Amino acid sequence: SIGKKHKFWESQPVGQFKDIGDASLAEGPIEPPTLLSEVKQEPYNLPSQYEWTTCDIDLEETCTEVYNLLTNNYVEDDENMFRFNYSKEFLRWALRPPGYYRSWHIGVRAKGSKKLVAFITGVPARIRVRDEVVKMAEVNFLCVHKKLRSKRLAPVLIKEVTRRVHLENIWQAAYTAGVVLPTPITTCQYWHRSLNPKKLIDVGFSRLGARMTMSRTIKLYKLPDSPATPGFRKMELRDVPAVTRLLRDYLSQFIVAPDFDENDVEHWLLPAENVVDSFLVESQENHEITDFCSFYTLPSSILGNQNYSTLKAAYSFYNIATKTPLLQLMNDALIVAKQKDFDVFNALDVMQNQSFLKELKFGPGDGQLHYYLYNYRIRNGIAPSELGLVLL
Ligand SMILES: CCCCCCCCCCCCCC(=O)CSCCNC(=O)CCNC(=O)[C@H](O)C(C)(C)COP(=O)(O)OP(=O)(O)OC[C@H]1O[C@@H](n2cnc3c(N)ncnc32)[C@H](O)[C@@H]1OP(=O)(O)O
Ligand SMILES: CN(C)Cc1n[nH]c2ccc(-c3ccc(F)cc3OCCn3ccnc3)cc12
Repeated sequence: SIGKKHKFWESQPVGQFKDIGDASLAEGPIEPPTLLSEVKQEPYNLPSQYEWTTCDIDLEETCTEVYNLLTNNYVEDDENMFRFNYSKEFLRWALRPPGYYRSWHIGVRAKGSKKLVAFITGVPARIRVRDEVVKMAEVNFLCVHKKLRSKRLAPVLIKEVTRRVHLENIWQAAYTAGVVLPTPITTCQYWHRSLNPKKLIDVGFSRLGARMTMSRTIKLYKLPDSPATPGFRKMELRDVPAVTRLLRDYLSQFIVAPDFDENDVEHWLLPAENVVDSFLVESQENHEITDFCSFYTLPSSILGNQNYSTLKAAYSFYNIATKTPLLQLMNDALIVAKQKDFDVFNALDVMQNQSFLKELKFGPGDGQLHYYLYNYRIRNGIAPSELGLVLL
């Protein structure tokens, strides 16, 4: 109807633009939980030629279908030059954390061809908001095939994942998007640190600076061959208890942050080839673990370039500096990312990242990433530096 800019989102229990600044609205859940018997038992209606499917990503062929749908139809940059290319092993990691529900890996197939044409996922997470730890779903990988866009399929996918999350007695969610929706709890800038400037310029990701030559640019971004910090090493299984303690302490300073336990740390932060890398600093004298850094592997397909098909990107994940200066720790992260042949190292301006971005020669990206909570109001929102949550 008239004046409704977000017909779907204005019907949802999310902060509404019209409510911004209304101090009378309490922080916390917007709607109370309903009785499980009152949750809609059957799936939402799809247009008649489509059907719901649960995607069992442990099955090689199903994981391949999901991979192919996302590879061809998922998020592109504003200039449609790059598209995220999450790998199959990354998807298995992202979608099977401790306590995951297979029923939250939701697909839509065309009835005739059985082709997978849409997807949306949730994974369970405990998210602390100030002093409250809330069971939430982290919703991600919302994707509708390019040929089925602008048919209002997304609201149906969102309502269906909401219904399935409700069936597990969970009433809140966290998600991010590059688009503005009602209503961000914070808006982050993303930054890029060139590791392979020649390739980044060749593919149009970066441009040669004014009064800069290629050789001068290569020199500008050159890094040492190995990390500077004594005791800097790869994280191992035996480090999980110490890293968990370090991480829980560190994240307690932020208003919104995951409430990770040892099982979560083992899943999300133990190194997994081509998925996630994590390093720590073990003090030489007392073998205490004093610092930690991590990044995940998310390549982007390069659309329409003769010489290159993939941009190898590392994304800053969780970093903790208690003894080593954060600047030095992150420079060591850049060094190991370059050693692993990444082309670029990306970071959001969340947590304490703003303290190293410019000094380590990150350049600002061309867009923003907005963070959202579903059915949970945070009065006035928060600053990116008050946010301790990184979603994949
Ligand atoms: C208690 C549990 C709760 C769980 C649920 C929590 C909430 C989870 C929410 C999901 C979180 C996902 C997080 C995530 O995955 C990370 S953000 C990445 C989303 N995916 C992509 O960008 C891939 C490429 N694009 C597409 O596949 C389509 O364009 C999509 C599917 C994005 C929209 O398909 P479409 O064919 O282009 O559009 P219609 O079907 O005609 O629908 C239009 C309506 O969709 C609203 N829309 C557009 N983009 C959105 C987005 N990224 N989030 C939420 N809503 C989005 C839009 O505002 C409009 O609603 P409005 O009229 O009210 O404005
Ligand atoms: C977070 N997760 C939900 C995926 C997701 N969805 N929507 C997005 C919009 C921006 C970023 C993002 C986050 C950090 C970053 F350093 C660069 C980014 O996008 C660059 C532009 N781009 C898009 C595709 N290829 C390149 C991620 C996402």
